[in-house]
This record gives sequence, C-alpha cells and structure tokens, in this order.
Amino acid sequence: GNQWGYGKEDGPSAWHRSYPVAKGSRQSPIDIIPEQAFHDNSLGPIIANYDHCTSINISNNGHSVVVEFVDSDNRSVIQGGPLDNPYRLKQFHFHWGGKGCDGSEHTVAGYSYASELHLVHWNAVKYKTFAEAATAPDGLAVLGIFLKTGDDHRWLHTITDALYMVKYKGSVTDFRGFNPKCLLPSSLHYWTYLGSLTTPPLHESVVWIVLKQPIVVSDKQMGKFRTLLFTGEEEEERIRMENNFRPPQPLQGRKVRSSN
Ligand SMILES: CCCCCNS(=O)(=O)c1cc(S(N)(=O)=O)ccc1C(=O)O
Ligand SMILES: [Zn+2]
Repeated sequence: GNQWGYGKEDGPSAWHRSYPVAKGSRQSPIDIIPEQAFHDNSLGPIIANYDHCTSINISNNGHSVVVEFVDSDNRSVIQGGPLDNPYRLKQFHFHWGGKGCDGSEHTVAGYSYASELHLVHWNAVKYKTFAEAATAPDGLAVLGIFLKTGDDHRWLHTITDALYMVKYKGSVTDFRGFNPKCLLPSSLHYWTYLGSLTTPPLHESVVWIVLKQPIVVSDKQMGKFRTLLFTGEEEEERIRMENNFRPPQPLQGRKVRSSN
C-alpha cells in the first residue's frame, strides 16, 4: 500500500522509491534566502476572504492534524499576489518538531521555525475537482505560515483544545465555525515560488505563498500537538506524532519572488 511516514525506514529519504517525483525539478519545501529573492513590484497583495468559510471537521490522518472546509463554492478563497484567479480553501494542517526541536518545512536562510501551518486552496476556475487540480501545475495554492514560540496564541486554543478528540490516526470529530483568518499574522508580505506537495504523492502542482511574518504560539500549545499519535487506537505500538516535516529540497534554478 501507500504507507509512507516520517520514520527512518519510511521517511522523506525513502519516499522516492514509491514517488519518483520526489527527485523532481520543483519539489518543496525549500530554504528561502531573502537576499536572493527577486523583489517583484508587479506582485500585488494577497487577499484571503475567509469570512464566509465553513469548517466541517478536524481529523488525524496519521501524518498531521487537518481541519477541512466546505469547498463546493467560492465562499472562502485566496486571491491576488501571484494568483490569476481565486483559489478555494479546502483544508489546513500543521507540521512540527519534537520537544525543543524545530519542525517547519520551509526554512529562512537556514533558520527553522517551531512549526508551519499550511492552508491548502485549489483552482476551481480551471479544474472541476480538487483531485484534478492537485495534479495540475497551477492547480493548488498553499499559504504557509511560520509558528514561533513565545506567548500563548489567543485563538490557537480552539484547535489545541480539540486535539485530545483526534489523538489516534483515523479519528475525526465535528469542528464547526472556525475561521482561520484568526491564524494570520498582521502582515501578509510573502515569498512565492512554484513547488510541490511536501508529502506523497508530492505532485508538482503548488503555487507556494509563504508569509514572512510568523505567528507566536506558546510552548504549551506546541506540546499539545505532540500528544497526537501517528498510530491508530487499535495498534499496539503508540508512536508520538512529531517531526512530521520534510526537509528543504534542491531549488533547481527556481526563482523565489518577494512581495514588497
Ligand atoms: C489527490 C491527491 C491530493 C493529495 C494532497 N492533499 S492536500 O490536502 O493537498 C495535502 C497537502 C499537503 S502540503 N504539506 O500542503 O503539501 C500535505 C498533506 C495533504 C493531505 O493530503 O492531507
Ligand atoms: Zn503541509
């Protein structure tokens, strides 16, 4: 089957065996070097219209914790910036490290953050389904937001307080009325480049928009992510969900652009 993970045997260095695109020319994440990014004045601001979003549930898929949204219309979209049209919000999830270790996927001049939030959107103007968009070169737009540790994040509690209900792989529970705009930093300045999913199937279908300003969360809140398990309730072995991040991949001559 498609069992992949973040362990020694099934982790990122082994993914290429089942997913040869892992060695492709536009893989993610990458190390972003701010001084080498191209300031593109034609890059407008990112506009996230999440006020009419409808969250459905929160789940543990064995790789991360995921909040899914209704994406049957354009009620919650991201547009502007490098995007030619609105992209629909489908889900968001996180990547994080272990106790005291950082776990972001993108790095900034070699610097890792504690965690990285990914808001996944798809191009419903050009493609009929998410699955079709997920394999198209301009099919997905993922908004990446760094998390650094410090004070408590006022709104992240809504998520961390629900994690005990999705401790085990395969668990899902209702999660209504959550608006992810409360997880955005005050500045929407960003870097953007063409890349891929950072988990199998690693499709090279993502326009990445990585915000420069991290949000601040507490160590305690990060610790709650690490109470999740990679393993299911029925499994004997309990493996703590942590270090679920792919390391930076070769830039292969790609240009990283920077908004003002
Ligand atoms: C049809 C196959 C699509 C698989 C990708 N699904 S996804 O929601 O875009 C996704 C993106 C990402 S990522 N890190 O944004 O590339 C990670 C996991 C998933 C997931 O499947 O949960
Ligand atoms: Zn992700």
